[in-house]
Amino acid sequence: MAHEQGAAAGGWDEARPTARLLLADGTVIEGDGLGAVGASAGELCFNTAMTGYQEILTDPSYAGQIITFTFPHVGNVGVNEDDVETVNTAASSGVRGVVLAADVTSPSSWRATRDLDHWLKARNIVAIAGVDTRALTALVREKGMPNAVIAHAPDGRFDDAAIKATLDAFKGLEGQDLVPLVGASQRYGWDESGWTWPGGAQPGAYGARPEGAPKRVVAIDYGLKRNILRMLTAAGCEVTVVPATATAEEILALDPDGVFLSNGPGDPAATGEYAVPVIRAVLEKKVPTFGICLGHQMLALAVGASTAKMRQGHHGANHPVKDLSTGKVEITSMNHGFAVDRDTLPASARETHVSLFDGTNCGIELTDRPAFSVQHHPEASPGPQDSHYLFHRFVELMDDRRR
Ligand SMILES: NC(=O)CC[C@H](N)C(=O)O
Repeated sequence: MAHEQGAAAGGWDEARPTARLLLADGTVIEGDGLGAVGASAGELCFNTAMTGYQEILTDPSYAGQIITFTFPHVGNVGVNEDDVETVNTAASSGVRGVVLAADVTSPSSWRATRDLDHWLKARNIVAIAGVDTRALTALVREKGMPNAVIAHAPDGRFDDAAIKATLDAFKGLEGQDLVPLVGASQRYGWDESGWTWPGGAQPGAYGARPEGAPKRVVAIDYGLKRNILRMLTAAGCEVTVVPATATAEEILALDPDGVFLSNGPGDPAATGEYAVPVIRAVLEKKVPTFGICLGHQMLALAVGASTAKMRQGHHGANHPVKDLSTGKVEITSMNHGFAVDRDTLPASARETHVSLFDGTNCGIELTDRPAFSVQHHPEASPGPQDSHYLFHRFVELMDDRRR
């Protein structure tokens, strides 16, 4: 923001700021543009993780959001082909913009295949650097996550009316079902090499499964992260991914040992309108069910609880969560802006995890069905691995049912 407005009336002016961040309350912050050129609107949140910017930027749950990184140096290790969480490559990453403190330097890592600036351009993500992200974060903490727009104009000339129109056209995340933007549209199988094939497991193809055979998991894709698939596979599951619009009949015809409800973007209540009946039908059949983040919110909605918008949300890789069954505290990775309202949980849902930052609900377990879910991201990508045990808990539930 150390820019002087350029005096020259025409042509390129080095002194002009090349990007602007406009908040809904009219605040304008100037900086250096990078990534895609143009204007892009979303809800502005902040993420406190010190590592894993590429996984964060490819997490489909960020659809409709602009991420402010509180860690000042982002981009130093460039980007690579591996640290990508998006599975559905046909869809965009979802993230609507990036706000950085320091300008991005040349990548310094043997793993880098590209620099962040060009990668953001290729993914059509607009970004602004040179911003006082501490002040911006303080503002979000105080006032909540505002709607915002980032405009990047390399010549420093901005169309104020167009920027304002972009901001006004963004209606905020409440009431928005963003799953269709990022979720799979076809059923597919996935294996640990990252290979996908259309269709996945075919109904009845395996017949009776012997003791010790991999658990057949059907994952409902609301905006699934790749590392969840890796973790499920590593825990001994064979995963078939189905679109969020798959019917309960389609899912149950695959004869799953377990159903997984994925993370995903947007307002859970909006997605719940079509997801809840499907989840209820799965629960009715007592199929072991595990949900993460949006999947957690979906499970809660399916048993009649409600979700509410949070003021600043939880986005980071150091969030302490208490497992109420064991008393243990796990440090977790988080990315959510809505939370399950514990006061609306029915008697058949027991609260299992709470956030030690603000006491919000972070997990439930049903007492009359083999189903549980957590608000945080046990796949830890990026983030600590304390919650990996939850994948084994899911496998144990499936083992119990087979017995
Ligand atoms: N990571 C997620 O699944 C996010 C869930 C939901 N979109 C929220 O913001 O609360």
